[in-house]
Amino acid sequence: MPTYTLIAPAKINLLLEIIGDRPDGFHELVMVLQSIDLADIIELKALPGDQIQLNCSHPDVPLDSSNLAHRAATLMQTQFPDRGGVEITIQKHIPIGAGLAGGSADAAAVLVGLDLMWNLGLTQAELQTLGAALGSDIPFCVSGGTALALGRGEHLTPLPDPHQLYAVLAKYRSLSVSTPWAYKTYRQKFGDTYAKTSETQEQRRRSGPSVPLLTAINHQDQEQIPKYLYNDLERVVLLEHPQVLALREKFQQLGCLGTLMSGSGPTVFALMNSREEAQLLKTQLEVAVGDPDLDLWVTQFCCSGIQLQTT
Ligand SMILES: C[C@@](CO)(OP(=O)(O)O)[C@H](O)COP(=O)(O)OP(=O)(O)OC[C@H]1O[C@@H](n2ccc(N)nc2=O)[C@H](O)[C@@H]1O
Ligand SMILES: Nc1ncnc2c1ncn2[C@@H]1O[C@H](COP(=O)(O)OP(=O)(O)O)[C@@H](O)[C@H]1O
Repeated sequence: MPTYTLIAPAKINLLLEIIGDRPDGFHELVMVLQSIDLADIIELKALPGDQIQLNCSHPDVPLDSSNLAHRAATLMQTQFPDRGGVEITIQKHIPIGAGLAGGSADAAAVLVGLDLMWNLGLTQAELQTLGAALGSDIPFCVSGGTALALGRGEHLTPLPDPHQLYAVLAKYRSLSVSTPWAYKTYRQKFGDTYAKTSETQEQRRRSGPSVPLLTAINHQDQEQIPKYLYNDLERVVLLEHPQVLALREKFQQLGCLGTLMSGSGPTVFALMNSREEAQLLKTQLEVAVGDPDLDLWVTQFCCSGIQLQTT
């Protein structure tokens, strides 16, 4: 029986604007999502019966049915019965609860991998529809690259890839942020500012901070892109976690093209033009903060979602 090994890249949010409430209780969003080359590696092996067995290199990742990769396998078995079981092994490189969609990337890899293993011939759009039932970021993780994401994050339009940019990531190892908490707190604080009707929501989408960012991306203008980074969730997460705000300020002081918190945080990233500059910034931040709890990565923008690893 062959083993399928998949590369599951993390994402950063170049933009996250909260427009209003949705009838399903989620938030109506405008996001610009970008894949980066920090990735989990997912190995799939066929098992007899309908067993789903999960292994993970990181002790804090749940191995039961609360794991998104496990949930993706269950969903595939429900949709395509009698195809068999699967052993899923996750080599975790994406930090957990970091705003980098690690769990979503793992789930997307299981969807793509089981489609291959079971020879189902599903289209990317069909895999994304399955993924949307499990989590808002999963459809993007399937296709990756650079995309505009609307709705609760599942309506995707591919964008030109600003592939020359590098992102230095900074995250305190012991700090994670719960996505439901971030959205709930945002609603409590700013719910009265939400656009209420579909007309006002559309108006806000057309006049908000995504407009200059999308113009810069569509013109492949690498100088302008970092100037228009934007994330509404910073308004709650940076207030709750001043040490994350301090990281963002430090990046700014040291000099970068632009800096932002990704998703619901607490990872903060800074954009640079070359690997050498990014490496230097990483070293400077490490020295300036001097905290062994701080993890840092140099990553590059990448143009793909889930990929089969060829040996
Ligand atoms: C914030 C973002 C930005 O990319 O990513 P992360 O920081 O989690 O990586 C996403 O919006 C997170 O997407 P994802 O992590 O897939 O969230 P889901 O599992 O679908 O939802 C988790 C919870 O977040 C809230 N939620 C999520 C998406 C959305 N459009 N509105 C919401 O209100 C809901 O409370 C939901 O129960
Ligand atoms: N495959 C997985 N990898 C990591 N975390 C997972 C996974 N499946 C479920 N989780 C749970 O989801 C939570 C959020 O994880 P993650 O996807 O890494 O963060 P974020 O939503 O901030 O991008 C974690 O606290 C963890 O308990």
